[in-house]
Amino acid sequence: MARLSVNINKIATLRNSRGGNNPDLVQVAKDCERFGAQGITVHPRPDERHIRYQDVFDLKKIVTTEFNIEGNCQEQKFVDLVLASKPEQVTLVPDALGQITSNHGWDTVANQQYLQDIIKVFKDASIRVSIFVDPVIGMVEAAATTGTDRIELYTEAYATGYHQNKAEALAPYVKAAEKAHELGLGINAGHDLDLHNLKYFAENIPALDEVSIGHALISDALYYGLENTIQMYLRQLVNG
Ligand SMILES: CC(=O)[C@@H](O)[C@H](O)COP(=O)(O)O
Ligand SMILES: NCC(=O)COP(=O)(O)O
Repeated sequence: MARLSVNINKIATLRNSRGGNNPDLVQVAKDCERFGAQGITVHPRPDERHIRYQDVFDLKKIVTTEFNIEGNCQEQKFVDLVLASKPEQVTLVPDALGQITSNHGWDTVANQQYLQDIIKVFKDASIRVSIFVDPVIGMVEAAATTGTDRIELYTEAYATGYHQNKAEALAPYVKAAEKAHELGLGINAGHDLDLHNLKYFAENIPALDEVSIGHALISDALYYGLENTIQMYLRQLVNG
């Protein structure tokens, strides 16, 4: 069964909107774990518009499940932050400066040497590495030669296509996941996964290791409460 890592960026967005400490990010992370989350994900961005660099150190002290830090490793500040805080997993995302949210995976062919070098930096520090990729066979094949432990499939296209034709939207992900599994890579997935599209994704990708979900989960929590919402997401993963 795939594990659920809750992305708490949006909790930091809410906190930052007033400048105080409400909601308390550290307490929310502890509560997510208490309510069943099997990991905590954060994606610090250079402008610190949601997760601040200090949050990463504060969270590292209290997360007892899996701490996953996502971000742009082309920023030296991000590399230094990850090496200093030593999460269980780092997910490398090719973000451009000022991007509203992540919108593409790595070109693992064009960036092969760069990825090999940077992945070694994290692996030498005993941090598991995952790289964000689109569901394209060539990108998965080239990911396997970078030294990464896992890939994270960028699921925005699946989420967008799901309501029109879910089988068609899923097909490239099934193929990419099969290839990744055959090549010995672990498989994570994330971006715009929600209570509608998660079950179908997880039950058709049996080798799925982990999903990280933030935007929809935190939005659902406004209606259902955080504890119920996390339990609802976990139930979507049961037969996956
Ligand atoms: C890599 C990924 O898909 C998510 O981490 C997403 O980028 C969330 O980041 P924001 O919360 O800044 O949109
Ligand atoms: N890696 C994806 C993630 O952490 C959360 O993405 P989203 O659910 O906020 O779109």
